[in-house]
Amino acid sequence: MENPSPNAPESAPRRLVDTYGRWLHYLRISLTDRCNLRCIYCMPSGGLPMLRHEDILTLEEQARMAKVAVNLGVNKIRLTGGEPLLRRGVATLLKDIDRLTPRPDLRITTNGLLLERHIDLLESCRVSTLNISLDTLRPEKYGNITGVGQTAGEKLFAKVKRGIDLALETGAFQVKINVVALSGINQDEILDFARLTLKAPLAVRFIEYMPVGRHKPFQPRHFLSTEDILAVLADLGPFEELPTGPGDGPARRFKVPGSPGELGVISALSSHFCAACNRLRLTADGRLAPCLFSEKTVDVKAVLRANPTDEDLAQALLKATREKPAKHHQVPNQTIAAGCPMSRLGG
Ligand SMILES: Nc1nc2c(ncn2[C@@H]2O[C@H](COP(=O)(O)OP(=O)(O)OP(=O)(O)O)[C@@H](O)[C@H]2O)c(=O)[nH]1
Ligand SMILES: C[S@@+](CC[C@H](N)C(=O)[O-])C[C@H]1O[C@@H](n2cnc3c(N)ncnc32)[C@H](O)[C@@H]1O
Ligand code: SF4
Ligand code: SF4
Repeated sequence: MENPSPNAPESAPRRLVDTYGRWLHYLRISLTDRCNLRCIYCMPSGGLPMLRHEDILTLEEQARMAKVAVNLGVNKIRLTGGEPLLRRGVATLLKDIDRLTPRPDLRITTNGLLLERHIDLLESCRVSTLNISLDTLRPEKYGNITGVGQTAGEKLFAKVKRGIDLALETGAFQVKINVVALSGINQDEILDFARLTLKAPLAVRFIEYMPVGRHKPFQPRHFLSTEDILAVLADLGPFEELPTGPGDGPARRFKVPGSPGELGVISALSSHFCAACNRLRLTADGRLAPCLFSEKTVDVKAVLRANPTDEDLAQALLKATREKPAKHHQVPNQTIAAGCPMSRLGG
């Protein structure tokens, strides 16, 4: 679909179509850079310098961006972070997005620690999918991976587990478990994670570790490629690949015949899925990132704070769309990470 020229009649629907003909209809909003964990691949152990309160978009600004994006054809919105459920007043934003017309598919990516507290809210706002990040099934390891130490880790692991069980019990959500696959850290748990799909209706997705955020040197020795992951999964027995549709996420999907759940691999680096990219990102500090690895962003916060019309904001979204690269140029063996910290960007 082509973008109409600026002189097109007001009624002509505009879409975010980039220079390479990709329709961007998926907006990921990072609600906050705050987090209650310090995952080893995401943050330094002491955490990152926090954004100043006034530099983080307000919930009203985030809701307005969601509305303008939906008017430009965005039909899928994911709330992420930092930890999105830590954002004070998150209920207001969820309700505002739930009331949008046309209503986008609303999803959230969370570390699961606050799921118990928020599950009713997420259900009442018709969140369709909960992506829950969990990198180990061993309580004694959780604290090391998430940087909270072993004693706290065991308690927090139990909390995440209760959150996942509750999410499944409600039956209201698609539940996806995101596992960053790391050599020497959780490679030995890949099969245990995969076996969860034999018992429960959830998707377990193994994600390649990515060099994102200059604050955190990339450790190539921990990188596991999709090929490595699939080689481990071969011990599970036969599984079949499932088709993916145009609106689906970046995961290649698999299923052990007869099992209630499914497996996924997200080959963010080794065999990227940029040709089918459909997403824009709004960072916690109000920048539109054309790509996960973008160095160049569009400062929409400045626009939001200059008494803009909706058209001004639409123009910022269109500008970010025009600046979207064809693909990323990261390779698994480099140590330098690019772009904005994951916790501001939202993954
Ligand atoms: N390189 C790259 N990696 C991505 C992109 N989107 C997601 N990922 C990676 O895949 C992980 C999982 O993404 P999620 O936040 O669960 O969302 P998703 O895969 O878009 O979600 P679904 O629509 O539910 O499949 C992210 O944390 C990133 O590590 C992308 O556009 N580019
Ligand atoms: C930045 S977190 C934000 C949401 C929430 N705090 C969580 O962890 O689900 C979003 C996703 O990014 C992933 N992530 C963070 N750093 C990553 C990295 N360097 N490589 C690959 N995935 C990463 C996390 O595992 C998580 O699934
Ligand atoms: S991956 Fe998510 S939970 Fe872990 S430190 Fe980053 S933002 Fe926090
Ligand atoms: S790396 Fe950039 S272009 Fe490629 S899929 Fe991710 S966001 Fe899209």
